[in-house]
Amino acid sequence: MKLGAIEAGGTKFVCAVSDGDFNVEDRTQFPTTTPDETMAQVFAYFDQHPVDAIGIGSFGPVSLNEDAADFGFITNTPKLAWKNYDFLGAMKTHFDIPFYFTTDVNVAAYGEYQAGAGRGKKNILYWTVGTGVGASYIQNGKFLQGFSHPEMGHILLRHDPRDHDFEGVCPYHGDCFEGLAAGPAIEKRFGKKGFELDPSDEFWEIEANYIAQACVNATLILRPDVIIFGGGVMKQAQLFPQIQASFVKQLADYVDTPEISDYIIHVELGDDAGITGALMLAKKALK
Ligand SMILES: Nc1ncnc2c1ncn2[C@@H]1O[C@H](COP(=O)(O)OP(=O)(O)OP(=O)(O)O)[C@@H](O)[C@H]1O
Ligand SMILES: [Zn+2]
Repeated sequence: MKLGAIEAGGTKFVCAVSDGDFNVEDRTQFPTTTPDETMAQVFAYFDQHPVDAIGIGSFGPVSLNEDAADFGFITNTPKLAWKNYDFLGAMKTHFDIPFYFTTDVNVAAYGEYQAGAGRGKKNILYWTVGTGVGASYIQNGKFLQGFSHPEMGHILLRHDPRDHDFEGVCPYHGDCFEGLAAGPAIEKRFGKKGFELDPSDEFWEIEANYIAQACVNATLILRPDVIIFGGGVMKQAQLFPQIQASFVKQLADYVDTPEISDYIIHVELGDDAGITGALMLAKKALK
């Protein structure tokens, strides 16, 4: 059995092939340009490396409502060439095999759930804080989804008093979670990237406050077994104790959670999570 994976990001596509036990046998990546150009490379890759099923994690928003005419489309993306692009349809036209189609965040979360920091847990909340903020909730092996996938990266938070004047950078909401805390928001405040700030800078306390608020809200709504964070900004290891302390203070013992050091944690698979998860979902699509 051969399994295929596509991690379709806003800046690059990664394609990979594994055996039935998810041992990656080949992998390639190329920049995300126009749909025609990029998909031609995807088709060529899987023509050369035939597989029995493909798991796809796409940048979004994507339509995941199986009853809707636009199921499998990239919908309202700021990447205009991809707006309303029928990603799954294009794949189905070219390959007569089963597909599992979901968000890029969901495939990474699934990788962490099965083989990374969420191993052994039933219900995980996964956040990525990078260029944007993405989230995925997996409950008993299934992605939480209603009309479509959740967009918890855009929840509304209270301003930290020390950050009162910052209006945020989300093109839709200004000062939502992503607008306040993702990489570009840090860059807007300081005129330099997050990794150029000193780890002891007071700003990280502010960042931790926002991330902790998101964890409080999510804890109250979802009561996960664990909250897992990945993405470029979360490479700042000092954030974890700061988030944990802020979370404990803000939740104020209102509800029980697992031990805090086991509750708000860093990803384990990192950059491999997406491909791992997509391969596992490809196998699921075969059944
Ligand atoms: N060590 C670091 N500390 C702080 N910020 C960082 C660090 N490394 C990367 N970043 C910031 O994270 C962002 C990139 O995030 P990431 O590496 O997760 O890539 P991405 O795939 O573009 O993000 P997304 O998943 O949102 O599409 C940039 O804004 C960058 O400045
Ligand atoms: Zn927003």
